[in-house]
Amino acid sequence: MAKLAQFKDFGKKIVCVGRNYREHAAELGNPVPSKPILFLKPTTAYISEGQAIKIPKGCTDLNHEVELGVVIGSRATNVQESEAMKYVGGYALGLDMTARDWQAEAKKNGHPWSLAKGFDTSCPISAFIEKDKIPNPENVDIWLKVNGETRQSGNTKDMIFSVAHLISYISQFFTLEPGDLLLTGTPAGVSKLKSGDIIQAGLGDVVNVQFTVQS
Ligand SMILES: CC(=O)CC(=O)C(=O)O
Ligand SMILES: [Mg+2]
Repeated sequence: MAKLAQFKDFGKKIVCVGRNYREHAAELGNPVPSKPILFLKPTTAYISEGQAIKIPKGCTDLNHEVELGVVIGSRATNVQESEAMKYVGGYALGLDMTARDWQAEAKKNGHPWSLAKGFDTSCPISAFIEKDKIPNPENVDIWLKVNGETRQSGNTKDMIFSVAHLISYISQFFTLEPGDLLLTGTPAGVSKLKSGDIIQAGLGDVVNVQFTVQS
């Protein structure tokens, strides 16, 4: 296993999991999946603290989705679930910013979610979190506030598919590389944002971030 330090500059492909919490699937009227639902964001979606989340032109319903991010530590192809955690290099807090109006339109027409999920600034991310700071990724409080008001408050124990299962499943179809980010899905409480809103989000007391929304 390569040294963790090299992953402080993570920022490779972004693999996202949808509907990994029952209550979030329910709040959007979606069925609970029997296998992971996957989509990708381009690397141009990343922003870090100090950069603003931009409401994409024409979007009328920008939503926040706070998620546990897993940073891949070594190349993973077709790995067994029992071995999968060895491929974790560390963690990050990620926001899967979503143009919900565009996503609804895409869903209605059977189109992909790339625009709704992959626009510039759609992946605000914390600094890299060393792997040993999160000894059990299946039991981490995850929360998000907008202008000081709690909107999302969950725990990763409620994920339908575990981190190990996700890595194993994804790696059957495409290779995960060092520096890739896996966003593991959002708990319930997603809501609409407007220009000027201040988002604060965190993973337990391990990390917290703040981002401003701009039109
Ligand atoms: C309905 C969604 O946007 C799926 C998703 O991204 C999630 O985190 O769940
Ligand atoms: Mg999401």
